[in-house]
Amino acid sequence: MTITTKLDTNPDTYAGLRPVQLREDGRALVLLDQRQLPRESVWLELDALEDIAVAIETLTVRGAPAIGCAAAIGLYVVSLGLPETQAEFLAELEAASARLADTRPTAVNLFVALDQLRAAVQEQLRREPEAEVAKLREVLRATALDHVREDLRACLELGAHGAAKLPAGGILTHCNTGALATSGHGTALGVVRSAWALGTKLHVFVDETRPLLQGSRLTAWELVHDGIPCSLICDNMAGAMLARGEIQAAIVGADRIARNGDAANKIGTYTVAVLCKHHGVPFYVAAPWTTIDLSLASGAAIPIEERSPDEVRVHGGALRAPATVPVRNPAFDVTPAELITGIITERGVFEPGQLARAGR
Ligand SMILES: CSC[C@H]1O[C@H](OP(=O)(O)O)[C@H](O)[C@@H]1O
Repeated sequence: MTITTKLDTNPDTYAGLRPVQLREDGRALVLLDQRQLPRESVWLELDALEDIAVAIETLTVRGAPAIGCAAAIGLYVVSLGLPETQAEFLAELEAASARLADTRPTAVNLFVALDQLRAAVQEQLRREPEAEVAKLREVLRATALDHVREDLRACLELGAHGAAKLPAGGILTHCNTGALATSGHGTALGVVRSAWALGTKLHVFVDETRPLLQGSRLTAWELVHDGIPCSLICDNMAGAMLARGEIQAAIVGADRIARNGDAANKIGTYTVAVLCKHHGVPFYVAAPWTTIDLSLASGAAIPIEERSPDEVRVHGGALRAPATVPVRNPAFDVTPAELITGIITERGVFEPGQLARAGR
């Protein structure tokens, strides 16, 4: 195994999986359909607004940064089919942006991406009020591709920062925070990848992550593909693994982090954090700065997506509960800052309470 002394953080030399792409002819959003993994790799090419919106809503593409990247490229692709007169183009562009914003409420990266595209068009119009629609489309394309490149750079950089923090031994993960959840490399799983590349002797304990199994379907798929040692566990086994002393740290992603360091992430993350606190094991959150929402004072203000009851009742296509049993299905929970050892970003590793100062 090659021992890497320095990690390559250049997004232009990244050779790993990129689940969200602009097709070579620039006219379609290309997505790896994550609903089909790990059974098969199916790539979709989408150019219609409703298809792109539904792909986000159905977790065909998922993961906070990946959702932002898909919305950015998707909005540019949709703009190609909008009217050629500036007023109509802008009106329909805003309507398309609103539709994408209405897909999933928790991952702030979605709104960061859409705001970046809107701001870029408005800046172009400020400089050139009569700008042709073709010019506005070019601004959208450049901004979308820059958003994707910047996300990949952030993941590679935070991977390097986090690798220095991750101990050898058992590392507990929850949900999927790998290349599939981002523009490549990953956030929490990107830290694992970077630490492994530096020679850290680690073994990942992969929470399967009910109800949609992003851990068993996606994280295990990524780790097996990369040859990184791992063991898949049911979510209800994490406590026992910690009690046995088999876990030396936990690392998770985030969908939105508030100014005080409270972090929203996949449902079950709060449980992992409480278990880590009880067992005196460090609990890290890894996320690009685009996931940090300094406009929110605390996690209490983070919108939590409630998803379909059948995601809980039905498993593997078969009903696993009475069809009429009432269900709660919040897709995320909030881990309070006091349970978080450090927040790993491309700007470095912060204590939760340091974010507000760092963000100025
Ligand atoms: C790298 S952030 C990934 C983040 O998104 C996941 O949610 P979902 O699969 O519903 O999009 C989960 O919260 C992960 O931590």
